[in-house]
Amino acid sequence: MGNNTSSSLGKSATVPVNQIQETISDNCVVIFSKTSCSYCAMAKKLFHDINVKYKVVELDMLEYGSQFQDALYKMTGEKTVPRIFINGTFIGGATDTHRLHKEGKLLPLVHQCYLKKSKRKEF
Ligand SMILES: N[C@@H](CCC(=O)N[C@@H](CS)C(=O)NCC(=O)O)C(=O)O
Ligand code: FES
Repeated sequence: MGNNTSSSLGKSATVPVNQIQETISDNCVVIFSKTSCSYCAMAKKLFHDINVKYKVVELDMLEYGSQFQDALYKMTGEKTVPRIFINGTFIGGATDTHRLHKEGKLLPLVHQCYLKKSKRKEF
């Protein structure tokens, strides 16, 4: 597919962006987190409490964590953690996720993803 340069993504961001894309398409719920961050802990606890499995990427444990964080910034418009993706789509940080849950919108997003995966028989 020709060259993959886009005006908003510098070359150094391409590898982490690809890895992020791969992770969010392989897992229904992905939390980009830091081990030291209590907002991140809150987000993990929420998914734990509603019995939803999630994949965590701890950016402070990754050699290229800051490049990942830059890539997430380019993809989501914010550099903060947590950055949470459901069904391949960015849904927000910890506060946004709690709000979605309160509004009853979080589980339907997760279930949509399970359904999609079960149809593909990959689940
Ligand atoms: N309202 C945001 C707050 C997120 C936030 O402020 N995160 C801080 C740490 S608690 C942050 O990411 N700071 C920059 C950094 O750690 O690189 C959310 O709920 O996700
Ligand atoms: S709560 Fe302070 S680092 Fe996230």
